[in-house]
Amino acid sequence: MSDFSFEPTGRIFKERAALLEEWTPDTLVGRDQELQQYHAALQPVIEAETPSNIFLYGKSGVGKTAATRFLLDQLEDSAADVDRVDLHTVEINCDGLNSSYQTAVALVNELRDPANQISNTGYPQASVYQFLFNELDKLGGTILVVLDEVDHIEDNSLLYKLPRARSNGDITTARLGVIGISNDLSFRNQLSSKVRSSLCEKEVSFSAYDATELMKVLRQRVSVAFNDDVLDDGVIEMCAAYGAKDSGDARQALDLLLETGDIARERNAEQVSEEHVREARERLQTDQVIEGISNYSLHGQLVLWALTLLEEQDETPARTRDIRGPYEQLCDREGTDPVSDRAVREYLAELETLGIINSTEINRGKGGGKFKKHKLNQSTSSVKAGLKELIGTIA
Ligand SMILES: Nc1ncnc2c1ncn2[C@@H]1O[C@H](COP(=O)(O)OP(=O)(O)OP(=O)(O)O)[C@@H](O)[C@H]1O
Repeated sequence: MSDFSFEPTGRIFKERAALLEEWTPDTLVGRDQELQQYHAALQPVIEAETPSNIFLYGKSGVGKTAATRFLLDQLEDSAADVDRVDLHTVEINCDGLNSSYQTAVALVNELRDPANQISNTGYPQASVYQFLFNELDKLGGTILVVLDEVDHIEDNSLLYKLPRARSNGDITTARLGVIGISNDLSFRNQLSSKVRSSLCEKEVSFSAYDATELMKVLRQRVSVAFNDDVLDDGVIEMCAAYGAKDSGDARQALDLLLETGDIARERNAEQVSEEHVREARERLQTDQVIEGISNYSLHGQLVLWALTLLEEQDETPARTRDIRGPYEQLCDREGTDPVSDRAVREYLAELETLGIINSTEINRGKGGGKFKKHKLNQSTSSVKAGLKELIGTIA
């Protein structure tokens, strides 16, 4: 048998899928306060009253979508037993739907059967809204429309029209409630006051998870995902502590636990240890750095590449003016004009904030002046992995 043949080991994981994004837990732990408020905001639905429009906000990965799915499932189950309530839910993610127009088209198509879909262009906006109101009225009963990542809609028109559709007489039979979900904390404040007052009738703010809450989230998954007793003491605590410190994001904490298990399996370990958590964290951080660099602006990348070249020649820490030369040469090869010294300094400051480089201020006192010296704060190999596409285009 070659060294690279595959054999199932059953080691470490019982059901690895329980740590993946798409796995939905039956109950939601660690969100008691948020669930209580959200539940209260949905109560009018089961009373057969007009639903409130609800706005959920909080950082990424704090359970807004999970809480929505969980409570709407509960609500649908309960509504099935109440004769006066005929509940329908429609959920769309607005990522990629940048305008009210596109969102309205997506909603119409969600409500229509596949044979009757409308295209993304060619209709006046008013007609698309009319299609939408007709579909909502046709469906009737109580309809909850969930707009996840609602901040991607760049204009306010639909967010003004939809929550007021009933009071404005645009729909007559259906009782409509809109649930808007946003990661962008400034989005609410940027809405016009007219939109805000109707879209945000009830608001539920989701806070970042603390370590205790993340521990609950992780424990719930561990019992499904891992073989019994395979985790050393302290592994869950450590993942939760890192998760709370880094972002309070459950998705990241779950990713860390998954990577930890993968590393243990790669190493043929019997147990998952704290050392595996440390390694997993390093790996994920490197991945994040690489991704951050690859999404960075062209000149930011060119400045970083220039510093990387100096680092490879052992010429760091380097002053901003020493970076200028290699930066200009790279601009020349890329066929672009270099940006000003000031802009280069701004890129360097940004790269420092992102943790990609390290800058130290040197103060030579009177006459000597103040300046900064820069070096990479990440390995040259991970920085170059992030710059790979750019290096490929001009190598
Ligand atoms: N309280 C929780 N219990 C169990 N799993 C959770 C909990 N909170 C979040 N998760 C899981 O973490 C991941 C991210 O959660 P969710 O999608 O709800 O975040 P979000 O606040 O909507 O942020 P985003 O907009 O980035 O998706 C999902 O896989 C979800 O199942």
